[in-house]
Amino acid sequence: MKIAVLPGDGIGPEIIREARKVLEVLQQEGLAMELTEAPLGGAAYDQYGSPYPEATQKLAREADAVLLGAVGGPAYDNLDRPLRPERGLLAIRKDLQLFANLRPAILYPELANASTLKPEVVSGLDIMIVRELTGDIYFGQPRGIRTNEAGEREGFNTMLYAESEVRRIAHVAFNIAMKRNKKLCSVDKANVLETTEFWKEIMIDVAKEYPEVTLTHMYVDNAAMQLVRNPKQFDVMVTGNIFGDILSDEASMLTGSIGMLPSASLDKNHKGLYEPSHGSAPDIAGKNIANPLATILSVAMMMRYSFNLDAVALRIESAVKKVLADGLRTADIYEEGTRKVSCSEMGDAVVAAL
Ligand SMILES: NC(=O)C1=CN([C@@H]2O[C@H](COP(=O)(O)OP(=O)(O)OC[C@H]3O[C@@H](n4cnc5c(N)ncnc54)[C@H](O)[C@@H]3O)[C@@H](O)[C@H]2O)C=CC1
Ligand SMILES: CC(C)CC(=O)C(=O)O
Ligand SMILES: [Mg+2]
Repeated sequence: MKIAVLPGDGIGPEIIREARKVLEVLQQEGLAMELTEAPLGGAAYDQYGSPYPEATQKLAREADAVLLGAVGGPAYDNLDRPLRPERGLLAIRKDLQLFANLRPAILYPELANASTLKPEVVSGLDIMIVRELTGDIYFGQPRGIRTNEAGEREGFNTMLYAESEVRRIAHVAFNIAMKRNKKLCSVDKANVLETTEFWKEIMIDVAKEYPEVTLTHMYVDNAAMQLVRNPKQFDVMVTGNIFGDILSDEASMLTGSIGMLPSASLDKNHKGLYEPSHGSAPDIAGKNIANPLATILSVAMMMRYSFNLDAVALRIESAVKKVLADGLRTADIYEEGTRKVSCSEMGDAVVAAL
């Protein structure tokens, strides 16, 4: 197994260091793995003048799976847009055709009090958010900032989905729903946006192939509200790139912290990129206090989705459960009566619990 490791920026290198420890234990036990690092985002701009340089492209394309930290930071916010770290992230997703982003929001029982919501609202939570990742307003052309005919400057983006793009993500979501509780909620803004009215039409059509799945529809503004009012009404949610980006950050707080939410971004053959759902957290970078669990849980998703090693995935997830049951907490999930640990101590504890 060839794994490309892209630490990125901010807390990226810190959380990746901990996730690597887990991979290295598996390697020492005999799982054949080749781990190779390359820069992405700001780190790549610094080294090569491009956020997704050729060396990283080659490594990522040849790898069986990619492990990513996060990209971005204030030092890069004034660069020309094509040079910014976030463009590097969009570019690798598009280049590898990673159209299906799975973001599981699961509440570990030990963290019921870490959530800002009442324990009874979140206990037992287990939602899978399926976010389309290579289309929508993040990629639609034209885009830019221009001066209009009246001489006023304006910014513009294009929200766009082709039928094939909606169909393939619909099939991913229905198949996941089939393996779970057979409830799929498609989130749109069909009352206002033609793009998502079209999305809804295709979802309804694909649903005919999955008669066992109950398909419902919800406007995104209501979905944002329902996620905090009664999140357990959801089983699988499917939505476009921008709505999924926003709703998954919201859902992460149901699990206690954004530092707990892993993700898998898959192509049609389950070649995948695995990364936490959060960003590079410049406010806490370099302090060894970030929560590495979302990244470690992303390694578990890699084992499950790219390598079909379900037992290894379960073992990593059980190790995470054990350290939480033992009362270890990074600052973001700390509460009285538990033991506050650093990012590296958390990584070491997971390794010890494997
Ligand atoms: N996938 C990626 O690489 C993403 C990159 N970004 C980039 O990251 C930078 C910062 O963006 P923000 O909007 O601040 O989002 P962010 O997710 O980096 O941080 C939001 C808040 O959550 C906290 N946080 C995030 N991850 C954490 C962790 N593992 N442990 C503890 N606390 C954690 C941060 O300290 C911050 O207070 C920007 O440059 C943005 O463009 C943002 C989102 C995703
Ligand atoms: C830079 C963004 C497109 C990344 C992001 O916020 C995400 O994928 O969650
Ligand atoms: Mg996001």
